[in-house]
Amino acid sequence: MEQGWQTTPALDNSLPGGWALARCQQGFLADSNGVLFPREWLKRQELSLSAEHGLGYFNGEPVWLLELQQPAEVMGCHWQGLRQFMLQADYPTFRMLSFAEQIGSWSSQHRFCGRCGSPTRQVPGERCMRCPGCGLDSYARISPSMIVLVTRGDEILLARSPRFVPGMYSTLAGFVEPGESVEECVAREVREEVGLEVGNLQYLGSQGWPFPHSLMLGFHAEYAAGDITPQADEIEDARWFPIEQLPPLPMQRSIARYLIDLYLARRLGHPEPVLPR
Ligand SMILES: NC(=O)c1ccc[n+]([C@@H]2O[C@H](COP(=O)([O-])OP(=O)(O)OC[C@H]3O[C@@H](n4cnc5c(N)ncnc54)[C@H](O)[C@@H]3O)[C@@H](O)[C@H]2O)c1
Ligand SMILES: [Mg+2]
Ligand SMILES: [Zn+2]
Repeated sequence: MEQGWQTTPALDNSLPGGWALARCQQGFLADSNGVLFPREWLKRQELSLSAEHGLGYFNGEPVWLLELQQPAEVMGCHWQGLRQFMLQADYPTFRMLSFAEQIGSWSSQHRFCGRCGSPTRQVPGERCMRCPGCGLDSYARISPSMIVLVTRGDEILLARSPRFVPGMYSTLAGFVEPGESVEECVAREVREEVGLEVGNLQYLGSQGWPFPHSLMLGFHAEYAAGDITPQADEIEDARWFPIEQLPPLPMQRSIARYLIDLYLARRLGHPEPVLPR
């Protein structure tokens, strides 16, 4: 039996049994045992069910998502947002909830066709919302984004967005524009956000990130030219930090942190970290 989380093709909604998550805009239903409830039991509660999606397997057991229009009152349970689970849950649970969040929000945001406005229908056996009026198919949205650690010998470039928790600095990130390669995106975002030129890009790995639906493509780049000029409104502060004097960093399971820890390990001859999965 495979441990942890495994995403599969859409499970058949007519199959009985299994486990279920309940989600609405307020987050996921949870009790002291966690977020998975016996599916048949959960469906007997008074829920404003708007869609059901078969997601995959957790510790070998099938899991469905019940997407609700409103947060239901279920005895002994509370609603909790994904950011809280990111901080508190084990990594397989966070991955399962990340996937469920993106499938749930996509299906609740595609109840009507974006082209002709007709109500859409879920295609059985697929994760697809189809318009019976004009035939438009809508799939879950994924937004490719680059994330890059820029270095200059024993110094690394870290920056702060005004949205960050106080004191924390991170690597630069940004969304890929249509028609652009990820490598072009790295160069453009670094130029826009801090006014520097970079070279010697190395791709280091990826991470699906559910805030809101990014696929993070992680790079290392070396400083090539320019002086730091932070972009107004987006970047509150950006600096070269000596590797032995780093500020508070992003959380351990983020690819931002992995890029930093990997560089430190290589520079200092320590064992290399692994990207969590
Ligand atoms: N996992 C990690 O370690 C990690 C670390 C940093 C950032 N991220 C993620 O990287 C992504 C991009 O980072 P950013 O916020 O600096 O992006 P960014 O530098 O491109 O700037 C954000 C701005 O881009 C625009 N935007 C929003 N959604 C967009 C989309 N889908 N496509 C194009 N433009 C869009 C908005 O104007 C927004 O204010 C975010 O999803 C963020 O959560 C992940
Ligand atoms: Mg950015
Ligand atoms: Zn349509």
